[in-house]
Amino acid sequence: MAAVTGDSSLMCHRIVARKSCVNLKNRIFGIPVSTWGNGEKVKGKVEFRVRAAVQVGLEGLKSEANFRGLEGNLGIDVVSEGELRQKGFLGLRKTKLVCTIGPACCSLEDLEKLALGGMNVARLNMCHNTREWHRDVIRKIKRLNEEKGFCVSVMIDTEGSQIHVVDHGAPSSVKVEDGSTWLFTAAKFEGSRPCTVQANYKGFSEGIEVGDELVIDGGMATFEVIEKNGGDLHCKCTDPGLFLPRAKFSFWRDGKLVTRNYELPTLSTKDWADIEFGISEEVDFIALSFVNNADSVRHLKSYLSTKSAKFIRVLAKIESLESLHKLEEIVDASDGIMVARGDLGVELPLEQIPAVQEDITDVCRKLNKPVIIASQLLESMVEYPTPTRAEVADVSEAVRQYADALMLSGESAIGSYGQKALSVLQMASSRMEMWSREENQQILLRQHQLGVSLPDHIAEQICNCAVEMANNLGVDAIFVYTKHGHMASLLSRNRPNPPIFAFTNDDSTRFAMNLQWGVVPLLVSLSDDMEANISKTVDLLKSKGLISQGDSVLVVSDVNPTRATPMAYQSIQVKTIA
Ligand SMILES: Nc1ncnc2c1ncn2[C@@H]1O[C@H](COP(=O)(O)OP(=O)(O)OP(=O)(O)O)[C@@H](O)[C@H]1O
Ligand SMILES: CC(=O)C(=O)O
Ligand SMILES: [K+]
Ligand SMILES: [Mg+2]
Repeated sequence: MAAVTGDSSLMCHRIVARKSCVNLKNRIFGIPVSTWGNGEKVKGKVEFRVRAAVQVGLEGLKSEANFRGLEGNLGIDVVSEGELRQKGFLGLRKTKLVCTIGPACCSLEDLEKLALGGMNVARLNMCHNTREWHRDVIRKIKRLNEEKGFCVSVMIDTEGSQIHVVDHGAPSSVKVEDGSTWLFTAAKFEGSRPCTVQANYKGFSEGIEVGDELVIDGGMATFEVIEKNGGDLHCKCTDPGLFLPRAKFSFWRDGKLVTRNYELPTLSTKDWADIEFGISEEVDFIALSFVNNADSVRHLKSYLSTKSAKFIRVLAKIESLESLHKLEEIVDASDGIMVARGDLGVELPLEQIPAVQEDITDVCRKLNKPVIIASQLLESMVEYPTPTRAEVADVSEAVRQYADALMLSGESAIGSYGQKALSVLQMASSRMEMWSREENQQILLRQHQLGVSLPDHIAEQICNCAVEMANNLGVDAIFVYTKHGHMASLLSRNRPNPPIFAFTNDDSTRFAMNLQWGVVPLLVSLSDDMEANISKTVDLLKSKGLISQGDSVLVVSDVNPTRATPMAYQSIQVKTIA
C-alpha cells in the first residue's frame, strides 16, 4: 500500500525524521508551553514523539465510549477504500466533488453511479422541483450510504430572494432582436405575451432611471431603459441575445452596478420552510443563497442550535457585490463558502470573476473554512460528451488554487453526460494535484495565524508542524482523531502531500468533513485512551489490508484529560507499521 516501501527507503525516513524533529522542536519552543521531544527505536518500529502540553482541568472531560454499534468496525466508505487499494495513498483524490441532483440523475441507479464516480456531496437546489421530489432523492442517498457503504453528504441550497424573470414553464429560450422594444413589468399575467417580460418582484424598477442599462444574466442580452411608466420599464435592445427561463436582471449606470436596497430578505418564508424540511430530513449542509452580511448566517446557525440541529453546517454563497464588501465577516460566521460564479457574474463584470475567485479562496484559507468553486465548470458538457479545453483549464486552475471542492450544476442535474462530467473533474483534479505535489506548490501558501487563545494556537502550531514533518518525511498518511473536525481542518489547511485519515465517532462530523480538502473521514468508536485509539485504528486498517508493514503514518492526537491524567495534550508521533 505504501507509495515507497522497502528497507532503504525506511532508513531514509528515519534520517529525515531526526532532522525534522529538531526543526519541529525549535518551532514549538517558540510558543510558551512546556515541550519535550524524544526519539526511540522499539523493535523495528521507529517512533518520534513531540508533545505540547497545556493544563486545561477536568471540565473538558468527555466520554466518547458510548458508540457501541461501531465497536470493531472501520467506517471507511467504499469509494475511498477502492481508490486506496487501487492507487495507493498518494493516489487518493484530495479535491472534493459536489454534484447538483436534478431530473437527469435522480434515480437510485444514477445516484449510485455518481457516488461510485466520486461524488462527495449531493446538492439539492430548492429553487427547482417539489419538496417531495427532494425528499425522495435525500432518502435514496441515505439508503445508498447505509446499504452500499458510501459516504455522500447532502446539501440543500436555498432559493433566496432575487429579482428574475418569471418562469412561464416554457423550457426554451426567447430570442431578443437588436433594436426591438420590450416591456418589463411586475403585473401578473398568464402565459406569454410578445416582447413582454414579467418580473417576480413588484419593486424591481425602484430607483431605476431612463438611460440606465439593463443586462440580462450577465450579458445574455442588453437593453437601454427608454421610458419609465409607474413601475413598468420600456427598454430597447442594444445588444441582442437570449432570454432563458428565470433570467436575472442587473441595472448599470456609468459602468457601475446600480445597487439598491430591496426589502428582499436573505431568507424568505419559503426558505424557512425549506430549512425546516432540511432539519427534518437531517441534511448535512445548508447553502444560503444571496448572503449579504454575517447576520443572516449567524441567525440561521443560532436557529439551528435551538432546533438541536447544530450538526447541520451552514455554507454562505458569495454571489452578490454586497457580499464581497463583507467577505471576511461572512466567511468567519459560516462553516464554509461557495463561490457561486453564476450569480456573481450578474453583479460583477465577468472579467473580474477569476481574481475574485482567488481572493475568496485566500480568505477561506486564512480563516480555515472550506471553499467550493461552483458554476459553469464544464458547462458545455450539458450538451456535449466532451469538455472544451478552456473548461478543463478552469477546473485545473481551481485545483491549483487548492479549493476544497468543485461543483457540477446543470452538467449533472439536467445534462446527458453527468457521470462523464464527474469523471472529467476527477481526472483533471487528480492530475493537477499530482503536479502541485511534485512541484511542492504548497510551500507557496501563506501561513496565517488563526488561534487567539493558547489552546487554539497550540493546536494550529501542532498541525502546521505536523504537515511540514509529514511532507519532509514522505509518510504515507496522516492520522488524526477529531470530535468536531477541527484538528482535521487545521491539517487540511496546510494541503499536505499525504492523505489525512480523520477518525471520528461523530457521524455528523464525518459527513461534514466530506467537504474538506484531502480528508478521508472515518467513523470509529473512540475511547478516552488515545494510545488505545491509535493502536485500534492501526489494527483495523491493517486487518483490512489497507496499511501494511513498512508503511509510515504520522499521528496527530488531541488527548483529553482523564481522572488518571488530568492533563490535556496534543502529540505528533511517527509510526512505521510493524
Ligand atoms: N431539482 C431540479 N429539478 C429540475 N431541474 C433542476 C433541478 N436542479 C437543477 N435543475 C436544473 O439545472 C440547472 C442548473 O442547476 P443549478 O441549480 O446549478 O442552477 P441555478 O438554478 O442557476 O442555480 P441558483 O439558482 O442556485 O443560482 C437549473 O437551471 C435547472 O434547470
Ligand atoms: C451556484 C449558484 O447559485 C450560482 O452560481 O449562482
Ligand atoms: K439556489
Ligand atoms: Mg446563484
